Amino acid sequence: MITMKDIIREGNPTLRAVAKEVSVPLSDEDIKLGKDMMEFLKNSQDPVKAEELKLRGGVGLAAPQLDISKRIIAVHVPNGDLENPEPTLSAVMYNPKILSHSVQDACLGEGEGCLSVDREVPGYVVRHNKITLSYVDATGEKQKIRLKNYEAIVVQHEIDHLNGVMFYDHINPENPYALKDGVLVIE
Ligand SMILES: CC(C)(C)[C@H](NC(=O)Nc1cc(F)cc(F)c1)C(=O)N(CC(=O)NO)CC1CCCC1
Ligand SMILES: [Zn+2]
Repeated sequence: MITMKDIIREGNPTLRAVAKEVSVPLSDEDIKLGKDMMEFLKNSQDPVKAEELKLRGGVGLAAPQLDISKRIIAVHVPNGDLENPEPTLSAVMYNPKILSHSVQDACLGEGEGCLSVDREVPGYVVRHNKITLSYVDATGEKQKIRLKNYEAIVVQHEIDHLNGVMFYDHINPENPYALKDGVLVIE
């Protein structure tokens, strides 16, 4: 079972490497890894398990954060409405690829953090508001989906990890809260 000790932190060169595509059909090893990554996210969002295992509440995780330089991500985005247990997006994605994106950009009003970054880095992280994404799912099927707003941001954050990009690489060093006209701020 994955816990925080398995997550590498900034300074580990694997976070700056470009991860390798996984072969399809998926190996049992890659299928198990995807399951373990999803289990970590679910555990991290379970108040009892998160407390027991001392987990930071996570919405996404990329294999390089486990020191495994493979193009695998897991995302588990809870529904904003806590009454509704259905997550808005829950998937393990193999070889995810952004096929196209909106002209419209967006950022989280709160900025971003990272499970591999043990410090606050303030500032807007400007990303695409909408993306069209292809990936291979845990059953080996090719999927093509469209995402927008928070779900699109989470997936872009995770795909960045596959390319050795950290969220703060996108922050304007001169003015971390500078925004070009028309960027959607997502609260
Ligand atoms: C770094 C951390 C603050 C833990 C961040 N969580 C988060 O932003 N909020 C959150 C946590 C929950 F459990 C449930 C929920 F709906 C919201 C996160 O998981 N990530 C994932 C990560 O580090 N992946 O590598 C960072 C987010 C910043 C923007 C997108 C992902
Ligand atoms: Zn991260």
